[in-house]
Amino acid sequence: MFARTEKKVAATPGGRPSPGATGATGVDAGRDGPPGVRVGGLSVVYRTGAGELPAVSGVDLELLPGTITGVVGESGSGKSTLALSLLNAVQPPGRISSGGVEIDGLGDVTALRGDALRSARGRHIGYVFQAAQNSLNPLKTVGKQLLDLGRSHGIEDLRALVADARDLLGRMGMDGARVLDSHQHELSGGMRQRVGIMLALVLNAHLVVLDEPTTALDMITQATILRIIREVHEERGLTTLVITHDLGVVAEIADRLAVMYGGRVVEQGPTAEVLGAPRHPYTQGLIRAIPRLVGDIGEARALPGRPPTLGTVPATGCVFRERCEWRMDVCETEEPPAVTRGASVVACHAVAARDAETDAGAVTGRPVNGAMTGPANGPVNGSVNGTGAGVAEGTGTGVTGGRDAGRSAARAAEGSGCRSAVLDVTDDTSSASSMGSERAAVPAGAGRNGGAYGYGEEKA
Ligand SMILES: Nc1ncnc2c1ncn2[C@@H]1O[C@H](COP(=O)(O)OP(=O)(O)OP(=O)(O)O)[C@@H](O)[C@H]1O
Repeated sequence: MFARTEKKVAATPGGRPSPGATGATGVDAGRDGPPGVRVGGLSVVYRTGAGELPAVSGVDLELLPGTITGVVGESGSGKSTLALSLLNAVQPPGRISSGGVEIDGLGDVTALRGDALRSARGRHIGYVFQAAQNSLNPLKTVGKQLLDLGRSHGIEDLRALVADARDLLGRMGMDGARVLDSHQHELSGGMRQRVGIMLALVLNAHLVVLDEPTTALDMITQATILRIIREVHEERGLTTLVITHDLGVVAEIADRLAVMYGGRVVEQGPTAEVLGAPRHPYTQGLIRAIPRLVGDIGEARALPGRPPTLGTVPATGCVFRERCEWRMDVCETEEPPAVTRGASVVACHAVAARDAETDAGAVTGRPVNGAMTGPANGPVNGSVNGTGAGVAEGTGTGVTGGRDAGRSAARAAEGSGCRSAVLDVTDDTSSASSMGSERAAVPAGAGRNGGAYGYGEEKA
């Protein structure tokens, strides 16, 4: 993958001390290192004509200090709502209805208000919102907006801030000085996207939330940006959350992966494990929907059906059952349990049944029938009635696995055919990924170290 900095450097590229000490910005970051984040029982509802409906339901997710966690899922699965919750930035008609987000050094951010919340955002939690390329103020230069940001967070050394911003922009392939002198309309969408990433990183926050950081970018620029994000993540000792539709992005960058569906986390674990040996039928479906770099592009099989909307998420039982080949009777009525196997957690009745059977087989020594390697393998021991399947309330926290755990993710992804994918999975097989087929034109093996992308770092 990327050439990685093994040791954290003592100073940021712009000469500002790394976080954890009092920086040139003059504010003590007050942290010893990257923070851990624990999302516990988080539910978020939006008020609609039909009442308050859940967009995120009972999500448990831990971001381990110093790791990059990717969150993937189809449109509407609740990824952005989850990201906003980490900043306590869910706006009406939405509200966090239960649960919390505990961030080391900050406490439960969902309880923060006023100045404490303003200071946390930007300074402790850097973020790039979706469509960041449209969020700049059209009336001010980027540099002026940078200074406003610095002043609003009490940064003392604004020169160092500007130097750091220039450096970050330079590393992302732009003329930093020129960009800082530019207004939004003088920059392309991709340039604005990179400005958004710079603004998320420049305050030296230790927790960074990036919502679709590379959607507006061409493939080559995307590779560059992912490399920069990874480098800065390591140099500055960050804990990073990346929200994306693109399995290729998480394969490239994330140590750990959470898969969302219908407001639940249905599978989570080390990226290599989740992509290399997906257990939840939804994760398997997403991976199967990706066109391969080699072989018949028609092998990609779109998931049948569509993801639920706020109004169609089932109130009881498994939210994925309508699209699932492993559906069982219990999926109609009960939330699937979170099943931990190794470092991964899966919420699925069928997987739980299968695991229980395997365990029983291990105890009694009796063989276990029919490995559940995928929906195509059919029911497990007749316990699956073939009419539906499982997803559950996202439970399962504290999954272990250090920052190296995901380094082989790209290789694992490659093994599973996950070269790249935009997860707008619909009945329309051709929609599995136009980007994917574009990438598929690149010769196999052109990726770096078996990376998820078919383009080389040297081009980035
Ligand atoms: N302001 C809002 N008012 C009402 N419903 C909303 C609002 N924002 C989001 N939703 C609904 O909440 C659900 C989750 O949306 P969210 O944007 O979090 O999903 P997502 O996975 O990030 O989707 P995308 O990838 O398209 O951004 C969706 O059904 C969406 O329609």
